Amino acid sequence: MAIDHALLVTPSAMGRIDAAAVASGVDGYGLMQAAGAHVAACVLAHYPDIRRAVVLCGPGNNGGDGHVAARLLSQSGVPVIRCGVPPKKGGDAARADAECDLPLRALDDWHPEAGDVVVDALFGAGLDRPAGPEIAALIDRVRNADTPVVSVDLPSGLSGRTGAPTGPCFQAAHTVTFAALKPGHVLMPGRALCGEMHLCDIGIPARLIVSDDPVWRNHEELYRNQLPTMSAQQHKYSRGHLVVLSGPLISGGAARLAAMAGLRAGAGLVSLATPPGAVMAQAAHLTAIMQRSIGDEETLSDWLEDDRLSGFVLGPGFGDLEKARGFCGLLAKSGRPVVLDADGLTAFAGRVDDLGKLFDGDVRLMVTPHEGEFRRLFPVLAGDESLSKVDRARAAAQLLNAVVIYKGPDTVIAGPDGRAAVNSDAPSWLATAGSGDVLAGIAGGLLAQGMPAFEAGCASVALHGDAGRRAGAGMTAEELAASVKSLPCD
Ligand SMILES: NC(=O)C1=CN([C@@H]2O[C@H](COP(=O)(O)OP(=O)(O)OC[C@H]3O[C@@H](n4cnc5c(N)ncnc54)[C@H](O)[C@@H]3O)[C@@H](O)[C@H]2O)[C@@H](O)CC1
Ligand SMILES: Nc1ncnc2c1ncn2[C@@H]1O[C@H](COP(=O)(O)OP(=O)(O)O)[C@@H](O)[C@H]1O
Ligand SMILES: [K+]
Repeated sequence: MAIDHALLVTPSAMGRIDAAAVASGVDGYGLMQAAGAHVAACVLAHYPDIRRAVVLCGPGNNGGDGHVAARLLSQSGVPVIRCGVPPKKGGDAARADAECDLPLRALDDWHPEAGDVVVDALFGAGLDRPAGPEIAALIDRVRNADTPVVSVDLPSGLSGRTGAPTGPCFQAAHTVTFAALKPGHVLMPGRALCGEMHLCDIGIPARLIVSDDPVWRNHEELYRNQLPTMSAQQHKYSRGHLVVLSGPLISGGAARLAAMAGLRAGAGLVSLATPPGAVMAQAAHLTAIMQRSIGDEETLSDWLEDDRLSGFVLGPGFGDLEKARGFCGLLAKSGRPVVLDADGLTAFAGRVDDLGKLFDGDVRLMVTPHEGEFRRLFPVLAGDESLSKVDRARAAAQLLNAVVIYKGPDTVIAGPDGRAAVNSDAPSWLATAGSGDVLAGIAGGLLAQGMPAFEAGCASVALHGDAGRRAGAGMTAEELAASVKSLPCD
């Protein structure tokens, strides 16, 4: 796929890319020079009133970048204190250290002053254990003094693989990284610990930026070719008929939000399947969305004989968990795509094996858990701290033979074949009641139009974010649903 800029590269894959660059003739020391220069430029650009740079250098190549940045900042006229541990002999970091004529002081040999900026070049990709007490004390000192931190590659203490701190960790104002983002830059809390991200080219050829375990930033090129298209030959039935299974009288709004979003995502027709007691209440709210009274499995089975029904959303405001399981079984048997959300997911807490068995074969189940629902369904995965959110979503996708949209500020979309994407640019005001129902409806609308599940997952999350941006801060879920457009913003 020609979207290297959207590839997320784990620290170990980055190490291999680095080695491949050097093996192909790229000067490794030149890479370090370029990295250090970007860091110095970031400091100068963002802190024009800097009084002193405190450059903290670790023992590896991250520290090497720090030695280069210290030299360049000093040459630019900024007073610099260089602190750290001497680098291992013989490597690029040792050469960078030797070329910097500022004394290398002990890590604690300085006192914060107004106008300081800390350059954190202690550990990057090579962090392999929690930072010890000396680093913890340093991090505390910087935090207590409120000194801004510019981190090199990653805030020291943050895992670039998982996005979780391995122990004490800097809170950066800016993080300068090289060649490709790592998962830890976009997964929470890593994204927040990085502050503003700067992805810089240091001269590693693009053809070498590959991974045998690719994870992508959610990006239009992942799904654009599979988006439903419009043509003059189409009629409403050829654009798919989405059915949203509605709950009882008291909680019908959630299904309406999903239905409206599904219609706006391009499904030709959308119907609510409503329990008889709630039909009149729903009817009072519906215009373009149609309705069918469906009270039990028998009436649903009869309706499923209509093979124009092409996709289903089950869960928002549904209520009755036993009924949800029964309905889900029928929908699974019908062979058509299903989005399970909210109560549709909770219905299978402690029964994920049953759910996986219902949907074997082609991938046509999509589940959209938020953190709490994910924990309920997959307590073992959720409790395993060695796993990243991407690892968890992938494992869940395999267990269910489903596309998993694991929601949050760092929504992960994963398929059972291992494909995975992270969406980290959705506006935070999506965190409002009913917003997840809208997402489930968009996904249902795209699946009902025949879009393959992984691509539909990526597109749904992107369209949801676009709708949020269009609706603006302070929006309600009604406004979000009304802002969905079936093609992404330019
Ligand atoms: N990937 C690339 O293409 C480039 C990488 N560069 C830099 O190189 C860095 C990676 O360098 P390294 O692999 O040397 O790794 P690091 O410099 O991140 O750290 C490695 C050293 O730190 C020690 N260490 C790890 N965790 C520790 C802890 N908690 N407490 C104490 N010591 C600890 C290790 O034992 C090792 O000696 C990147 O983060 C980046 O800053 C740049 O020089 C430019 C090129
Ligand atoms: N801080 C945030 N930034 C961006 N998106 C968020 C944030 N918090 C939640 N979201 C998104 O908002 C939606 C909320 O869904 P959900 O938790 O199911 O809410 P509800 O059940 O009220 O509809 C999800 O798509 C989630 O990814
Ligand atoms: K660092």
